[in-house]
Amino acid sequence: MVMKMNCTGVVLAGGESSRFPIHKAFAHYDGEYFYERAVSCLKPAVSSVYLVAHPSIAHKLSASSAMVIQDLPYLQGQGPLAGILTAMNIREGADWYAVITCDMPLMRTEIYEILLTAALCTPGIQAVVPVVKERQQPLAALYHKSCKPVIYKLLTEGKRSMYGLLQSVNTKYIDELCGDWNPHDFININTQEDYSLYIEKGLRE
Ligand SMILES: Nc1nc2c(ncn2[C@@H]2O[C@H](COP(=O)(O)OP(=O)(O)OP(=O)(O)O)[C@@H](O)[C@H]2O)c(=O)[nH]1
Repeated sequence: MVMKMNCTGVVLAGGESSRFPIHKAFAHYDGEYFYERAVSCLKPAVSSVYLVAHPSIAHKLSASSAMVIQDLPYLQGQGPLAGILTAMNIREGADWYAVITCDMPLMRTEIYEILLTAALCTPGIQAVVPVVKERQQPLAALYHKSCKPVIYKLLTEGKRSMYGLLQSVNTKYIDELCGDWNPHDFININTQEDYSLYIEKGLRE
């Protein structure tokens, strides 16, 4: 286990889940809700965990080891960047924010420990992002507090893409040759079909 940095965990749990029959935060894996798994994944690697969601979802979330917060009113409905900016505003004292999407139920704490070590060893870096099969994973990544004004500017300009943020800050990418992970750690459940394939049938990529 790496030394704990001043890092706050951010579980993004407040999207629309329009491609899934129920809200994805409340899908199950191994007897737990997806959002509970996300909290458990981050908790050992960070100082505190915030569950961030639209108010319509936030009041249904409850976790003993995380604080539930609502997307700030002026950010509601603007996607993952809005959730991250909300956490950065409410928990201002952190140097780093470890972000996890609630729809990657196989994600592991060790991956965040690798990302935190990379952040510690790379002065001046603003984001640390894993790459899996040549695909960047901005929703399982670290963001430095200096990203806050950049996210604010992007959202003010109507730019909601996570990839836009990666291009706008000093981002370190880590691929599977350097990080100890497999594609199945990053399995992302968006549809009932994904859930049937990867969760019910237990298929690995
Ligand atoms: N707090 C917060 N989280 C969000 C918001 N939009 C998306 N998320 C979360 O960000 C992660 C990625 O979301 P997506 O899968 O791209 O979008 P989604 O709305 O959950 O699902 P779709 O409607 O099917 O695209 C998920 O964990 C969402 O819960 C938002 O506006 N606020």
